[in-house]
Order: sequence, then structure tokens, then C-alpha cells
Amino acid sequence: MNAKTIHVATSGPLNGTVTIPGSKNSSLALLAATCLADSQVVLEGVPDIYDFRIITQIGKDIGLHMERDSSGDILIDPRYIYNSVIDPGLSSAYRASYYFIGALLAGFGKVTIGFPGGDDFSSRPIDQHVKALRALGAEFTFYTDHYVVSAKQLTGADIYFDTITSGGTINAMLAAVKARGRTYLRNAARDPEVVDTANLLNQMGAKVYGAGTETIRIEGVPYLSGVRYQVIPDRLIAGAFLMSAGITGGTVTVADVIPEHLEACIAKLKEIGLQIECGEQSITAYGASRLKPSRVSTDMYPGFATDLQQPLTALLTQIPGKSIVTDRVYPKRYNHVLQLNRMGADIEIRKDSALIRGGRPLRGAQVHATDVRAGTCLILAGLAAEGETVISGVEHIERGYEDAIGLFRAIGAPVWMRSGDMGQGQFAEDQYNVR
Ligand SMILES: CC(=O)N[C@H]1[C@@H](OP(=O)(O)OP(=O)(O)OC[C@H]2O[C@@H](n3ccc(=O)[nH]c3=O)[C@H](O)[C@@H]2O)O[C@H](CO)[C@@H](O)[C@@H]1O
Ligand SMILES: C=C(OP(=O)(O)O)C(=O)O
Repeated sequence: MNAKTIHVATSGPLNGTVTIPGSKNSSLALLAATCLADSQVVLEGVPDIYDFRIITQIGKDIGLHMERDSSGDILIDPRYIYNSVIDPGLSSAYRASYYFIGALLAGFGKVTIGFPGGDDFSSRPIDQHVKALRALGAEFTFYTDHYVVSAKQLTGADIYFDTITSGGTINAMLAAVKARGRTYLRNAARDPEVVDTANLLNQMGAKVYGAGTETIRIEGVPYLSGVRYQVIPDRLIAGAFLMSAGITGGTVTVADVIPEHLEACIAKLKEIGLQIECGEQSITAYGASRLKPSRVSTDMYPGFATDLQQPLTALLTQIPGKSIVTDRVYPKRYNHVLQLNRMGADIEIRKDSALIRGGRPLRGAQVHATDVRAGTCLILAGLAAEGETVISGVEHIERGYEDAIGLFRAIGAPVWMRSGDMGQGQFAEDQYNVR
């Protein structure tokens, strides 16, 4: 049992600068993409999160040598991969394990893998991955706890995604870079993580054109060479910290970010009444005493990210008036709402929307983080609540944050971690950032 808990006390205005780490979602794609290289790759900025440790395990199983050096860079040697069987347990331990299909299929002709795990907030189909890979020549055989994808020869195809999918776009791109001939990905996701993956592949010698638009063209190449590459900053962590300025009435700068990745978030926070200033690689949010309620619908990039609706919901609970959050990407992604209501919030779920009657005081409570962004949401709510908030489900938060406590403490947040046997009501340790 993971008995760690995060504790949050009532906070005054948070002030200071948070240096934003590398993106979890991009790192997961880039790490798999390195399997396509024919020599060593160095990735900079990969966070030491739970999902990364799972990939390290997968790497050991298949012969993908990975090592973090003293400066934090990941040295990866894909030349000794001898196996393309991904353990079902490890596959299901995080969401993006399916990238190993796209990354290994051209080289091995067959990939055996378990079903994807990840945050469990609703049904998360992979039909578009299957459709795209089938179009490239793959065959799927499904078993109870795993499936086998095989292809004698991957061949370029013209693929239209029926729904915009970031993971599906990346997976198809990985499979297509060494396929024979030309591939079009239409109605492709435009997320920064798609562009980041294309940039890495192109630096390795791939021919991927148009990533970041809705049509991506890929000309297959036989070889890819190793490079040194830096992962993009985590726009989702950055967005949540901008919101922390709003909920505590402080001034928070997020540094080492790409402001263009957060345009929808910035627009929404300005509409609510925060003052936002963008530098070249930083954004500062100034909280204000009178913020306005709002309506927001999530959408695929460049829309307002589904991964930011939870921290935004925490902020909206503290703004008097009626706000409405609608999650169009994952219409049932509201596990955090029950927890917020336990803290005194007044939120009602109606179909795919959360109706927030804001301005109710929050009080500290024992709450559970069911996924990584729910965790961020509860930390923000805890800062605004009267009394101590105790958050369990820390393992979910650690899927996305290498050091959530350290980041919050950098701006003065009264947040700490406890580790112990909750079952017996005893804590073995009470220390900062127990791992
Ligand atoms: C590891 C990673 O990068 N995770 C992110 C990624 O997840 P992930 O890549 O899994 O999400 P997708 O972009 O694929 O999902 C977008 C939408 O497409 C639907 N869909 C997706 C694939 C498919 O085959 N069929 C289908 O119907 C999904 O149900 C969802 O409604 O993007 C999500 C949406 O921005 C984020 O919340 C996740 O943090
Ligand atoms: C949903 C998320 O992650 P994953 O897709 O890895 O479950 C997330 O990062 O918010």
C-alpha cells in the first residue's frame, strides 16, 4: 500500500518563481521514439516520474539501454534491443506504453504488448491507433490481457483520424517514419507533444512535415541516427501554477516555459481577472481580489486542455458566482468534484458539465487524488481551505510530478509529504519529499 500523503495548510498569497520541468507527456513519446534510432540518443529534461521508471523497466526487458547521468540527462542506446515483447503488467502501469508499438513495429515486424493503463477517469479507447496502424499494414490479434501487432512490411498510407487524438497521431507517426513510401495523417492532433516528437524524429533524420497542423506528411526513411535533444517544458504543470496565483491572491512566475503552449489557459485566466505577463520563456500571473466566474469547455489543442480543467475548477470554487466547466475531451472526467465537495465546495455534475456555485469557503479534509490532475486540483483547494487537507493517492500525483512538494514550496506553499502506515494510523516519517 502506498501510504504517502500530501498535507496542505491554509496559505497566504504565494509569491515567487517555479522552474517548470520537462513535459511528462512528451517524454513518454520521445523515450519510445528513441527505439527507432540506429545509434545513441541523449534526452535532456526527462522528469524522474513514476511513468519514466516503468519505461526504464520495459527498457531492461527489451534491451533498450537507458541511464540517467549526473547532470540528469538520459543516455539511451537502442542498438541492443533484442525483444519486442512488452510485459502486460508494465504496459498497463501507464498510458503511453502503446508508443512502443509504433516505435518497434518496423524493426521487429511483431510487437506483443498489454493494454494501456494511465489515469482512469473514463473510457479511453485506442480504436484510432488500431485503425491507423492497420492502414500502414499491421495486423492485430487480441487476447485477454495483451495483444499482438504484426506487420511483414509497413507501407505508407493516407489516414484520416475520426477523432483528434494526440496519442494516436504520435503512434502512427512513429510507425510511419520507417514505413515504405509516403504517409498522410489527416485530422491530426496539433499538440506541442506531437510537434516535439516530430522534431526529435526529424533531427534523427526522419522526414516528417507539417506537425502542428492538421495534416502531417511523412516520407519513410530506412535509418535514423542518434542525437541530443531537449524535451519541451510541461505546459500542464505550468498552467496549474498560474492558477495557484489566482487561488491564493499571489504573484507566481513560471520560468523555462514556452508561453505559446499556454495560450488558451492564459486567455481564460485573463478573462477571469488575473493579470498575466508573458516574457520570452516565462509567464507571470498576478492574483486579484475580485475575480469573475466563467464558463470553459475543454478541447483538443489549441483549445483549453482537459488536463487543466481540474485545477481551474479548484480556482472557480473560490470565485463568487456561477461557473460552468464542460469537458468535451473526457466527458466523465470529474472524479475530483466529489473530493472538492467534501471540502465544502458546491459543484453539481450535469451530463458532461460541472456547475460550480463559487464563493463557498473550503475546509481541510481527508481527500483522495484519483489521477494526477485531480491531485493538483486538491493541492490548490487545500491552499485555499481553512485547516489542514490530507491527500491520499500520492502515487497518481507522482505519475506527473517528480517533486510536487518542492515546486510548491519554491513559492512558499505550506505543503509537505508524510510517509507511513496509514492502515495503523501511524506515520513512520514526517519529512519533506519522502520518495
Ligand atoms: C500520455 C499522454 O500524452 N496523455 C495525454 C493524452 O492522452 P491520449 O493520447 O490518450 O489522449 P487522446 O488525445 O488520444 O484522446 C483525445 C480524445 O480522443 C479519444 N480517442 C483517442 C484515441 C482513440 O483511439 N480513440 C478515441 O476515441 C479519447 O477518448 C479522447 O476523447 O492526451 C489527453 C488529451 O489531451 C490528455 O488528457 C493526456 O494527458
Ligand atoms: C491523463 C493524464 O495522463 P495519462 O494520459 O498518462 O493517463 C494526464 O497527464 O493528465
